[in-house]
Amino acid sequence: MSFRSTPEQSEIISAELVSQRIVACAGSGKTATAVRRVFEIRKRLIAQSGHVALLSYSNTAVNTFRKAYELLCAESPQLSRRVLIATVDSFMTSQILLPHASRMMGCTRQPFLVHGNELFLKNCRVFNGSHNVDIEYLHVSIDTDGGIAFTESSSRGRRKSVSPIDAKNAINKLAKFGAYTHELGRYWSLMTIGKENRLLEILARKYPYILVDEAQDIGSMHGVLLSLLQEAGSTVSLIGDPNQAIYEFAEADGSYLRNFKPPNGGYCQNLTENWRSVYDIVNVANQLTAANSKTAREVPTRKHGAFLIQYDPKKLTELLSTFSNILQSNGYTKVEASVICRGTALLEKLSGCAVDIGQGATEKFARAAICRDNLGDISDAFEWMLGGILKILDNPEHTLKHDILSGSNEIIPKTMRRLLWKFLKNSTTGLPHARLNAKSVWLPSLKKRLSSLLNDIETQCELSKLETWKHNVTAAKLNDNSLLQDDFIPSEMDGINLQTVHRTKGESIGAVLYIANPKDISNLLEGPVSEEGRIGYVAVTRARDLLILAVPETSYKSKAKLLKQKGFIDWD
Ligand SMILES: Nc1ncnc2c1ncn2[C@@H]1O[C@H](COP(=O)(O)OP(=O)(O)OP(=O)(O)O)[C@@H](O)[C@H]1O
Repeated sequence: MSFRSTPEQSEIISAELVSQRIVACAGSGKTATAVRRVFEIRKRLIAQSGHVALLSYSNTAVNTFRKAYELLCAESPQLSRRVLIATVDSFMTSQILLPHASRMMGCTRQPFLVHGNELFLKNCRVFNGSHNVDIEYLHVSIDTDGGIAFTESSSRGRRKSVSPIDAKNAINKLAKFGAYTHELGRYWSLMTIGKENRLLEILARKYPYILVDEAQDIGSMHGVLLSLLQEAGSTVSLIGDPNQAIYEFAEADGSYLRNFKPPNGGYCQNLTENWRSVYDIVNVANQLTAANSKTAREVPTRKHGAFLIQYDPKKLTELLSTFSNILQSNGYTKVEASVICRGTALLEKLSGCAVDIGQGATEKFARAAICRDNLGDISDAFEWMLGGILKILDNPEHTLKHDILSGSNEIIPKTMRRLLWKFLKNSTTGLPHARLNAKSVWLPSLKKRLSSLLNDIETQCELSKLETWKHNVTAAKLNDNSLLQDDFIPSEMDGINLQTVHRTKGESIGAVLYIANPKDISNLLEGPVSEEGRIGYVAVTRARDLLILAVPETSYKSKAKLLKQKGFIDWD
């Protein structure tokens, strides 16, 4: 459908150049509105030399914005190109961290990102009051009094606070190498900009207008950055949906957006028309959030709406077959359908991944084989492979992983890339196929072939293998089934996407099967009051025409009535 802005959207696009807080319902055209607003601002800033920044929270969103903005610019070739479209993190990294933070970090090189399994990180572990934990688990946030709080998340699901002295000890050790984790990139950016007023002023002058999309994902560190820029003179606007704040683990619960007060003549506005979903799905979303969004969609001729089906968690294959039949008999193609679920464990099960896939380096090689042979995801497979290899090399350069992944043209990373790709691409001479018997065939072939790969690495890259490398490639947590569960997924499912709810954020999907467990159902029914409830809301609002909520048989009796009150009906 071609885009003609609605009165609500037009008002935002053509407003004066003031700060705006736009709270928008799902499917309300935030992307189209934000990109047109930036285009409009760029036109009006013609006499000024500053840039307009459009910031978001995922590379997918950034790519979508860039394409949409290019299309708009095609109509105005004379328009200034001074627009930066980036993620909030890459804005921080490119504008503050890389060019300026080495001064604060006390390092002599440009800072570089570590990924978590570089061996030198062992020297930078954090003491959490009882033992040392890896620095990748260290989190930094700004508490309500504006102080810096340090926590660590090495025990799943529980954040433990870390004393500032212990945290800073580890952070500073890492900084001396010039290294930072994702979290610490934000920390060093804020430390730098907080100390160097002049830099802040320059940035605010360079970016007089900043629009942040997906603003419900602004966490405390990003919030401080935006507030500082605003105080220094940038006009900051936010657009987002607090009901879709699903990154609470990253300190983002939607509160920055909810509490944002546009200064100096700025104003708040809502976008309330859903262009994505049919009436029945918008109705469910409204019931869950006590909202009153309208649907702008035409009524499709094929069967559509929000339905319930029951399933037996022990018979997931049957559920997938049922969904596939529903699609086929109601005019839905496979490419417009997705099966989604909350957690990666269920997703792995659905994608045919076995439960036991080894540990340590073995697990990394196993995941590489699964990504390549089952999910067809060669770039993820490469990262897993590299992770495995780094575990069996003897003290490689701490920047090696970064250099390999960032496409460095230096001889060692370049040669490593070539050797690893060759190993990954050929399952007969390189990484063995995931369908082989794991313990008796896959692992022995892997070890034999790794041995010759490691020899090549030693001769061509001058990197030694660990003498005891075979101790890291063991059969622990591996059985003799294949790494993939044979015949788990019915063949008619081929071509239908399987993804976690988090992965679907921002997407529009023709037909969705949301496989929920009892807890997911309770959370969904409670509404967007908790992160888990918001995850349910995101799942529901991805569907364009058909939403099927799969409810475990054991929960159906107690939950069906409540779900029907929210607008679901039984699939007949
Ligand atoms: N005025 C409009 N005219 C026609 N189509 C529109 C209009 N506004 C939005 N749309 C369409 O609605 C769909 C949903 O828009 P978009 O993906 O931008 O929503 P969103 O607000 O980002 O949703 P969410 O936050 O739920 O991901 C897109 O296909 C978009 O082109």
